[in-house]
Amino acid sequence: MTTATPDFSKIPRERLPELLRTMPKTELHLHIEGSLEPELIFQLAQRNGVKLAYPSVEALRKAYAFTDLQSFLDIYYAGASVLLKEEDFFDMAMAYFRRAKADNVVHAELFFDPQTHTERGVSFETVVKGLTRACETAKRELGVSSLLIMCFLRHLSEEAAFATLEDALPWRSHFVGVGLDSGERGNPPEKFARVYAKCRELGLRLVAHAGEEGPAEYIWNALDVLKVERIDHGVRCVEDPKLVQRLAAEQVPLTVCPLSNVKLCVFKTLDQHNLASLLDAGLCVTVNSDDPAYFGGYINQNFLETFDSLPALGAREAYQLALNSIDASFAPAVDKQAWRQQLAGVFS
Ligand SMILES: Nc1ncnc2[nH]cnc12
Ligand SMILES: [Zn+2]
Repeated sequence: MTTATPDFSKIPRERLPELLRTMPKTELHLHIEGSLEPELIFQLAQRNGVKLAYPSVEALRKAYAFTDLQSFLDIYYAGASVLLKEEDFFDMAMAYFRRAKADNVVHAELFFDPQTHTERGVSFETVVKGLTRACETAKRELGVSSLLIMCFLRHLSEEAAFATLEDALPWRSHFVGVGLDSGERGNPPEKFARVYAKCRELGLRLVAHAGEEGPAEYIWNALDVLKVERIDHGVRCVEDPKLVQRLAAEQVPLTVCPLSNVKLCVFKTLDQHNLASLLDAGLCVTVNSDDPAYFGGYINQNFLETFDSLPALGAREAYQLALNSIDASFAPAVDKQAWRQQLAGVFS
């Protein structure tokens, strides 16, 4: 069944903030470790007897002034050091789900970084059990559905990625797919060609960060070598018109994270962000928060600030972005159809 497109000409611009807040949306690019707020970092540090390098929540928050991806990753991995027990992963994910619910997120696909934890002696089992229990609780108590995507850290070796996959196999039914994150420059997708080939054989869904700090070539190789279904970020695709044509023709979803891009200096300011031109070029763009505790806001904050900064974005684009997020998700078709109807209802 198809859903009728709303008549956008009848929607006054004043309604835009309310529409952005209330429209049903999915979040497809969210690192659960990046939702760890400074207050929770301190709470968990105390609960687990972990010593932090900062004396207070305020001092930690003050350190969130990043110059590039690596400067963020250093502090992000340090923040994750307070996560030791299943309960910690559960509490972290539930805090995210409550925020997501408030932003009318109907479905979220959560990245998690097992290597960040197994390297510190925290077992894969502890991580996956805590997160899974949160996903089940979020569905039951908040009505938010979710899926987990296991990410490989690309600054580590192919061998380490294979070992992680081996660790994960007993928990195969707990995650829907795999992703690739961490420092992009110098760690091209090809480095993980064999790991992704194995994941494909296992029937896992495939995504990868590409074209955040890395060149357009990394996006080509994520598509052609890793055979991913979605590109995380992908904003540097504009440097290659042939690539833009391909992404549009194949409707490859891009999970774009506007506030993240500004915080990590991919764009100087939000009004210089290329999200509106990517949409205008016919690409399947979605809006996401990436690491909301570090980048200044959750998904609705990303929508509100981006629409405030880019005058080309109006009700039509808000609807398209929400629809793209539903279409691009790995959720069951019946759920997607119900969310499309709900979305049309908000805009009618
Ligand atoms: N924006 C990002 N890029 C790459 N790796 C990440 N890990 C967490 N956030 C990330
Ligand atoms: Zn990311």
